[in-house]
Amino acid sequence: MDRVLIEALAVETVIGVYDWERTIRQRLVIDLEMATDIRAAAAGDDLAHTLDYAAISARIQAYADESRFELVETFAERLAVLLRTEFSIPWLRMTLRKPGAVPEAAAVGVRIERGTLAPAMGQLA
Ligand SMILES: Nc1nc2c(c(=O)[nH]1)N=C([C@H](O)[C@@H](O)CO)CN2
Repeated sequence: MDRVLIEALAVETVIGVYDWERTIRQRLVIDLEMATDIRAAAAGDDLAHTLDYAAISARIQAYADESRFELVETFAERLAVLLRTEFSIPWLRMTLRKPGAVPEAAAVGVRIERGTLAPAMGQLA
């Protein structure tokens, strides 16, 4: 199955469990793989037939601007639901990193996969 990609999208949001984290904005870095069949878009050279990575990136930025979660898990889970609903994404894999949260690590975070490839595969028939 084809994938539309967004890699290393940096956003600023209120995120963290500690008191000091509730008063600042911190950077999260998001990688996103989204299943879709790109052949119709390619055949017609038409953005309307694929997942618009610019529109999706803008939606993620808006979501981060408004979010105030404690856990990266909550940020990721709710974002996955939102994106799948608003953009009709049958399957996605999201990696969300919080650089600097553990100084000894390059980054920490979560990776989730949601949905099924079956509906996207069905588009091939
Ligand atoms: N699995 C998680 N562990 C931790 C999280 C989290 O969101 N998920 N958050 C923190 C703190 O907010 C930390 O990032 C502050 O440096 C600790 N562990």
